[in-house]
Amino acid sequence: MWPPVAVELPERHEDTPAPGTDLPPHYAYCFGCGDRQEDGLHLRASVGEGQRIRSRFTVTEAHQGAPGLAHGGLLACAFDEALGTTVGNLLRRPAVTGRLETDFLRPVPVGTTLVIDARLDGVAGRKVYVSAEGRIDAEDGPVAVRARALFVLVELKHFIDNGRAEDLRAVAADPSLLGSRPVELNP
Ligand SMILES: CCCCCCCC/C=C\CCCCCCCC(=O)SCCNC(=O)CCNC(=O)[C@H](O)C(C)(C)COP(=O)(O)OP(=O)(O)OC[C@H]1O[C@@H](n2cnc3c(N)ncnc32)[C@H](O)[C@@H]1OP(=O)(O)O
Repeated sequence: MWPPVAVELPERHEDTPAPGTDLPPHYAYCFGCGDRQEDGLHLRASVGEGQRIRSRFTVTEAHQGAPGLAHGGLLACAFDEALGTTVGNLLRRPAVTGRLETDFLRPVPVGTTLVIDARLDGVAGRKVYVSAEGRIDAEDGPVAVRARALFVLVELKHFIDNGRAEDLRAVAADPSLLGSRPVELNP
């Protein structure tokens, strides 16, 4: 059963941009979306209709597991990012991945662009349920990967208490590293 518990489906946050709007990377050094990670996934997300966020991820030579094929762990990473950005942008609250499950249905060759459609399935207290499917090269292409996840809402303190001090200092000195997120990080 999914979600596995009774949930509510909140309206998307009033600050969520209009459908079709491209979303900025949430952190410049994020392996999933950051511009400053040369071999990162460089996932790009945009707001969909209702409770949906669409992301795109192009598999490069740096992402291989077998010759010419994407590594499954990196595909899971792409879904972690796509699902996390769905939670973050629709609820506008910080959350971390508690559980992530993936079904790999087809191999994903280097050069493929995975079109990942993620949706918020519901919220139960601090638990947020999301799911996604990734299609090969087009929004109606064959499904290659399905994923679903539990994210847990946390306070900003989670990142301040657990993050490495030098990285937190870098963000405090240059808040633009955090995309458009208006946070005060001054431990
Ligand atoms: C101002 C904000 C504006 C926002 C703007 C938006 C912009 C875009 C935003 C953002 C994009 C972000 C994209 C990021 C994508 C990548 C995300 C990652 O990769 S995150 C890194 C990997 N994950 C971790 O490092 C977590 C490590 N784990 C923990 O820190 C803790 O275990 C934590 C916080 C998950 C839970 O710990 P506890 O002590 O706070 O809470 P407890 O009570 O244990 O759990 C709460 C509930 O969740 C369930 N739960 C927790 N883990 C579970 C699991 N694995 N399976 C099932 N249930 C689980 C528990 O059973 C509990 O449920 P019951 O409330 O009692 O019903």
